[in-house]
Amino acid sequence: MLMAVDCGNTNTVFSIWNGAEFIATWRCSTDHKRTADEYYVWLTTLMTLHKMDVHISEVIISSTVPRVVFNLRVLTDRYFSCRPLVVGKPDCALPVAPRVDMGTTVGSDRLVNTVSGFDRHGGDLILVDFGTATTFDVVDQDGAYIGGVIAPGVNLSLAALSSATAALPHVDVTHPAQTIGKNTVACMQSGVYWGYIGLVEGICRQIRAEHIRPMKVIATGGLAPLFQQGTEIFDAIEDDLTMHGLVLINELNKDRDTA
Ligand SMILES: Nc1ncnc2c1ncn2[C@@H]1O[C@H](COP(=O)(O)OP(=O)(O)O)[C@@H](O)[C@H]1O
Ligand SMILES: CC(C)(COP(=O)(O)O)[C@@H](O)C(=O)NCCC(=O)O
Ligand SMILES: [K+]
Repeated sequence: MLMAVDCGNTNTVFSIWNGAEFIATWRCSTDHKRTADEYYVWLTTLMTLHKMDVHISEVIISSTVPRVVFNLRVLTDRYFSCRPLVVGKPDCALPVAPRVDMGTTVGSDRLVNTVSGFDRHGGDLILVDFGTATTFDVVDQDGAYIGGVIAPGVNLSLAALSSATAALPHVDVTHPAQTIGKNTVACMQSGVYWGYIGLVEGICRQIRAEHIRPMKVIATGGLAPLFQQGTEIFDAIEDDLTMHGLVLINELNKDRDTA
């Protein structure tokens, strides 16, 4: 079975696959201090809890936090007796090379999303990922990542707003019924929600104006459904976009090894 690991700056998601069959997914907070033994105890506890007979023989990792990869490599080596495929490393092939400035390191989550989006929708895409950062990945006609946009994430913006001010509390993002807030919390929620709707619509409009062919917009990340309530810009919402890409990249590299 395959264990695909998507490590973002906030959360790390583990997902288990038997070929193309999805088995389970588990999430923990991202912490570079978490050891291989801690991961293993946590994973086996969940497997036992769900009465699962899981035998991991392959591991693929995408991480936006380089320091986390060390302990995930130890986990793979010590407990699953294999070598992980790490997206972004030279030995991990991608279907199409990114076309960006020389020397630029593209976030591995963005490379994985690109592979996944192209497989499902073909080329000319804007992939919006509501993670710690809100990223826009632009996919060309041939499936190449050709750049994009990085904006502060929704929760990061709310955290900055409360931490830099004396009178503003910590609030969660919601879809406010009205734009005009009648109290402090409602005013902040309106600013972030409608501010992000404007940001997403505006950036997609400008990307489309710079691209010669029409483009679809696909959204992913935990907050995507909330933002879909306020805009018509998304052609689809796919919460498994990154995981699907990891499975595809793993298959591609297996085929290469046996070729
Ligand atoms: N379903 C959800 N509802 C509300 N907030 C969410 C949801 N899913 C994720 N978040 C929040 O969105 C932010 C980004 O989360 P995540 O997509 O896991 O980021 P990353 O991939 O960068 O680790 C975090 O602050 C997280 O707590
Ligand atoms: C932009 C990101 C911080 C997004 O990370 P995330 O929100 O998924 O944790 C990550 O993709 C990254 O570190 N990228 C490197 C620079 C780039 O992609 O151009
Ligand atoms: K992400």
